[in-house]
Amino acid sequence: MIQIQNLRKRYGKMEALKGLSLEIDKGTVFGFVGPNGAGKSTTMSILATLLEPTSGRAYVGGYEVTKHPKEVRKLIGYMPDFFGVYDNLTAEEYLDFYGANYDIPAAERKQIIPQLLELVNLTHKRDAFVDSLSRGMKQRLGLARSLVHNPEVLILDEPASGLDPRARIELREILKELRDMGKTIIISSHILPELAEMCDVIGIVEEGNLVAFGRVDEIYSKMQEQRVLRVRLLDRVDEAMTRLREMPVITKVTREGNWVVAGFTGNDEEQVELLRELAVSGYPVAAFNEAVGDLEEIFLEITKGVGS
Ligand SMILES: Nc1ncnc2c1ncn2[C@@H]1O[C@H](COP(=O)(O)OP(=O)(O)OP(=O)(O)O)[C@@H](O)[C@H]1O
Repeated sequence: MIQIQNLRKRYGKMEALKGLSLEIDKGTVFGFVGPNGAGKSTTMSILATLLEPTSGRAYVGGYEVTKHPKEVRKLIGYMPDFFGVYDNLTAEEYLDFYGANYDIPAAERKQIIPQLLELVNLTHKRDAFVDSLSRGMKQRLGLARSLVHNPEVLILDEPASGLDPRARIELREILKELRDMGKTIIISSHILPELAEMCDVIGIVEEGNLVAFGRVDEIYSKMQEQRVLRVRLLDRVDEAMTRLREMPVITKVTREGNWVVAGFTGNDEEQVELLRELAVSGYPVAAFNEAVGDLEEIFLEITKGVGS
């Protein structure tokens, strides 16, 4: 549904995108994650036809964004990270205004708008002024706005930022419904766990480069690859370190007092085998445990030193 090929964007001397490439299949919820300034908004604005890339190409539904912006705009609904609201309008009038902007006939708008308000749980706020809505409600209204022309693709720039946990859960539920409707969704955040729970596929961007890409479960198994084992020995610590270094499932081995800390690439069975081996060889193992990094740690690990 979306192809990005070697996309570059310069702002003066500053290169915000340095040859970004990725593909997103139809019906996927894609999480675009990276620290502030990584280039997420720049990429999304290019996809939304609001910004021209310096070089490279981006396609939405087969249409190149700079050559066929009109077709692309029909296909996408875009919610920027900051969007102006028309405070003297009610929620219903606000959506009606945007519907009219898309040349949707009044009779059709009358039908669609209640459905959209229902979808984003704002039916009860239909006649409320936009400025009286909470941040989470405004965010949901913005989401409804991006849906007025029933686009196939949704591009949501940091939709969960500033939302409390309850509002985030509501947003997640709405995204699930949209996914069930077959929409392709791109959603950005600088908080990885927040995206992991909403997305099928994640791309991590850092300083204009894609540094990781894959299904959430693949990212989790990458996390498994980065297991760290900690073994406390009563003595023969150096010998045990030498023995561990010989094992193919062990990467780096370091010592912290009587603890040996070892990078481990094996699975659970291999971990059992490793412990058995140490015990059978007579090493006095007093404690054995595993430190598994959470997604946030992996994110920091993956993006560490990139671009520097
Ligand atoms: N209009 C602009 N003029 C100059 N530099 C810009 C402009 N827009 C963005 N940048 C710079 O480009 C880089 C990428 O910005 P971008 O907004 O795409 O990042 P982001 O990943 O979306 O970050 P954030 O989460 O803070 O929105 C940043 O260094 C930013 O300062």
